[in-house]
Amino acid sequence: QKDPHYKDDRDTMVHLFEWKFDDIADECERFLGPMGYGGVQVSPINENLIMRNRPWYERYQPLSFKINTRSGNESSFASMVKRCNAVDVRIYVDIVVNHMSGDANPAVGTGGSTANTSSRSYPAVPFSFADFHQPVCSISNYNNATEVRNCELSGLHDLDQSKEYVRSKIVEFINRIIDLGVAGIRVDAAKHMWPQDLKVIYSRLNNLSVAHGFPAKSRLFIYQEVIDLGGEAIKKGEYTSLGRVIEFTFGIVLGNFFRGNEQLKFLKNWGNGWGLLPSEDALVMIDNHDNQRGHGAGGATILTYKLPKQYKMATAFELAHPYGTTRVMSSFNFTDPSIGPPADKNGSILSPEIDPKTGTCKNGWICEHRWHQIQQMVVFRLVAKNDPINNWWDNDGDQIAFSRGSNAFIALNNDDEDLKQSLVTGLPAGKYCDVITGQVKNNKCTGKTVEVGKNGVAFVDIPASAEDGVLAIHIGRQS
Ligand SMILES: O=C(/C=C/c1ccc(O)c(O)c1)N[C@@H](Cc1ccc(O)cc1)C(=O)NCCCOc1c(-c2ccc(O)c(O)c2)oc2cc(O)cc(O)c2c1=O
Ligand SMILES: [Ca+2]
Repeated sequence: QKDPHYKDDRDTMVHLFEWKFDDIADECERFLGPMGYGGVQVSPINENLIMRNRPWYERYQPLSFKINTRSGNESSFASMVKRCNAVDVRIYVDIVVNHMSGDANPAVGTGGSTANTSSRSYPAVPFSFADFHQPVCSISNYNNATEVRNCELSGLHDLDQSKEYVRSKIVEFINRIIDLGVAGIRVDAAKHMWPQDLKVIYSRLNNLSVAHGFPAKSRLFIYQEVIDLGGEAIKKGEYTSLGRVIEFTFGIVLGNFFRGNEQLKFLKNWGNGWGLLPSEDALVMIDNHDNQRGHGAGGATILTYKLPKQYKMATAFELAHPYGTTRVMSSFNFTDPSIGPPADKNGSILSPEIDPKTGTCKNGWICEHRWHQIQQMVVFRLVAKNDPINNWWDNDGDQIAFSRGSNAFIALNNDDEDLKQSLVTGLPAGKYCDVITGQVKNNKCTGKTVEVGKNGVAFVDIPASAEDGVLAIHIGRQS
C-alpha cells in the first residue's frame, strides 16, 4: 500500500546508499531523528555475490536470503531497525527478488555461501533449475512485455515468481524483515516481474509489527522500481494498484529545468499531467544510485552532487512542492561509474566521518542529506504538511515563488538577473529567518532576515550570483 507510515510531523526518506547498519543506527539517533527525516532506505540486505573490484551493483546479484552483506548481518540489522524506530525513523529495505546472480565461477557470497550459477543451483536458499524461467533467454526487445518479464536482465538468472515454491521463499524473506520492524520495501526491477505474481506475493505478507510500534493491521509501504520513460511495452500504470511506483520522469524533467534548458515559469502547473503518475501513486527523487552514474534512466539530464547549486535548487523544489512522497539521495564520491563504496584494503566499508565544523561528511561520503540547504528543506516540507500551493509568482522567466498554505514560502532564482521583488508570502506578519542562507539560532537569524508585513508582503532579494538561488521561510516545527 501507499502510506510510508512516517511518524506524525515527519516526512521524506533518505537513501543511505551502501551505509553499514551500525552507522545508519548512529545516524538515526544523532541526526535523522532530531532533524525530522521520516525514514531511511537501506541497500539490499540479503547475501550477494562477491565480484572482482567490488562494484556497487554486486549487491543486486543475490546468492541467498540470509541477511549478511558488507553492511552487516541479521543481528546488526535488527539492532538498527530497533534503534531507528525508537527515534521515529522508519526503515525501508531494497529487495531484489526478480533474479539471483549472473554466471560466476566461483560464486561466493558475502555470507560465505556458494552457488553453481550455470546450473542455477543456489543451495543457501535453496533454489534449483526448476525455480528459474525456462527456456533461458535474454531480454533484448523491451517492446515485448513477456520477454521483459520471463527472460534474463543483463545475464542475471531470472526467478519464476509464478511458481509456488519461489513465491514462498520470497514471502518468507519479506515476512522475516517485517517481523524485525521494517516499515516498507523498495521492489527492485519490478518491471521485470508480472504484476499478478507480485499481487499474490504482497497479499501473503504479514501486517506490520505492533511490537515495533506500528498500529494494528498496518500494511507494508511498497514502492516499485518500474523504469518507464515511454517507448516500451511495459507501463508504470500496470503497477500502481499494488503500491507506489518510483517516478523517474520527475528527476529527468526537473534536471532539465534546473540546468537552465527550460524556464521555471512553466513549473506553475507541475505535478499530475507532465506524464507523471497521480501524486499519491508516486515516489519522487532528483537522482538515484543508478541514474546518478550517467547511464541509468534519464542519464544526461540527471542532476547529482557534482553540480551542487543546480542540485540543491532542484532538491529544494522537489521538497517544497506537494507532488509525490519524497526521497533524498545520499551518495559516496565516485568517478568510475561502477566503483563501490569507500572501503579498506580488506574490502570492509568505511564508516562515514562527520566534519564537526560543517556537519557534512568526509572520507569519501557525500552525505547530501546533511547539506544545510537540503536538510532545512526537509523541515520546510514537514512544516508545509499537505497545504496547497498558492500565491504563485513568476517573472515570466526563470524566477518563481510560491507559498504552501500560510506556513511556508519559497522563492527560486535560476535567472541571470537578480531577483528583487516585493512578493505576497501568505505568511503571518513578522520576522523570519531564511533557512537557506542560515537558520534560527538563539532567536536570531544566522543568515538573511525576512520581514513580512501586515499584508503578508515581504521584499525578496536573491542575487543571480548567490551561492544558492533559493530563499525559504516558514513558521517552524510546531511540535
Ligand atoms: O548498470 C548496472 C546495474 C544497474 C542497476 C542495478 C540496480 C538497479 O536497481 C537498477 O535500476 C540498475 N550494471 C552494469 C554492469 C552489469 C551488471 C550485471 C550484469 O549481469 C551485467 C552488467 C550494466 O552495464 N548493466 C546493464 C545496463 C543496466 O541494466 C540493468 C537494469 C536496468 C536498467 C534499465 C532498465 O530500464 C531496466 O529495466 C533495468 O536493472 C538492473 C537491476 C538489478 O537489480 C541489477 C542489474 O545488474 C541491473 C542492470 O544491469
Ligand atoms: Ca523476471
